[in-house]
Amino acid sequence: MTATSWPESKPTACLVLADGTVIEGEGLGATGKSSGEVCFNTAMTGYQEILTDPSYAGQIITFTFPHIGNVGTNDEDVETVNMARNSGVAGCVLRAPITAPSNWRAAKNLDAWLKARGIPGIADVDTRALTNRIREHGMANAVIVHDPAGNFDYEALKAEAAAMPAMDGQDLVPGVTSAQRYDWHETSWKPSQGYGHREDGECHVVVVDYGIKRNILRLLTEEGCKVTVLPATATAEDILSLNPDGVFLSNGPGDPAATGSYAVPAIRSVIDSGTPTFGICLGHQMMGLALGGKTAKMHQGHHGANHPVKDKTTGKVEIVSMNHGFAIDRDSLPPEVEETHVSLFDGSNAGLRLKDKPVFSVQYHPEASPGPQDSHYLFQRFMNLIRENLKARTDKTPA
Ligand SMILES: NC(=O)CC[C@H](N)C(=O)O
Repeated sequence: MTATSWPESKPTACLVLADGTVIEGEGLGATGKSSGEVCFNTAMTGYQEILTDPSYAGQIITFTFPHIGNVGTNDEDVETVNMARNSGVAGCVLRAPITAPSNWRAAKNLDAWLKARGIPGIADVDTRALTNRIREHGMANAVIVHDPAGNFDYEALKAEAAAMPAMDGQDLVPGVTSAQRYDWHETSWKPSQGYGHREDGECHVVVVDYGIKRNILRLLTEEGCKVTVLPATATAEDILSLNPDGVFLSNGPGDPAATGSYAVPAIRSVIDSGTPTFGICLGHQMMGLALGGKTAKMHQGHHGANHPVKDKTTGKVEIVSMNHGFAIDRDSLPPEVEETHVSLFDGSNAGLRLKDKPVFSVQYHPEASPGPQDSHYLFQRFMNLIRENLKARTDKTPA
């Protein structure tokens, strides 16, 4: 796609915020209208993985990094399990128009890729000003329209944006979870080999899919787990009847408290069963709810690949990938829960564990994709819990 010389030309896209702010720019990706909560992501790499992360369902992503599209897209850096399915991302906002890709892995221009997945976008936006606005006033609901003819009814769009429901209270998991149970066999990507494959494992882990990313499944398999994935509506009985050695609770979109009506009772019973359990992001938040804690909407949220987090159990600082708009209120957690990780940006809770059970979770994304790999150790921590638990079970079995 060649860049048009906006602002001399007529705008072909607009972003209309709930407070009536109108931002005009150059349309890209799919044509048409979409709506969502506008957040900003500060990652400098990995836009394709971000745009395919189902945790972003119902959100319009503003990229603060200006060079989006420069390495094109490919068929490998997709995080949705169903590769062809849009993750639910409602749109994207870019500083600069998309230029021709320059990368040996590029298979398709980002503009064409967005079009094929039905995601509209807008470029030539002052993303720094928009980010400052979100930092001051919080994440706003907005309508995004891409119309090559540039016909926008701003009054109608303002009314539509103002009438949108808030992200609080929305259960968006049904739109992204898998419809049925499946097994997972893909392992991590290695240079000149691509993704690997594993048939069997040292232990069996049941994953509950609230909108899982492929790289979580790959890292579990890579560590030696045989992985079975269940839909989000799986009951504790569905999960425990598979006799898992470990249970994993995935990331996902929307408000954890709204999703909690069906997921939290299941998680509570899994915890009570004593099965080693690990949760990430939405899984972490719902783990907190199952343990009696509370979650709350954040002002601007955390979305990026450069967030410092401290592991309080080791004193080490890791640089992590983050993507959340809700957080656990640490003061609401009961005494049997220990806070294990904390965000060094704003001091919010970033991890927990149960003192008397093999159960832990983190608010961030240790699988990265995109982002630094500092936190991969958490997958080994999970494996160690599983191994210790299996050993304790064998030791107790009479000879
Ligand atoms: N990445 C996630 O799992 C996000 C969790 C939740 N939807 C939030 O925004 O806080």
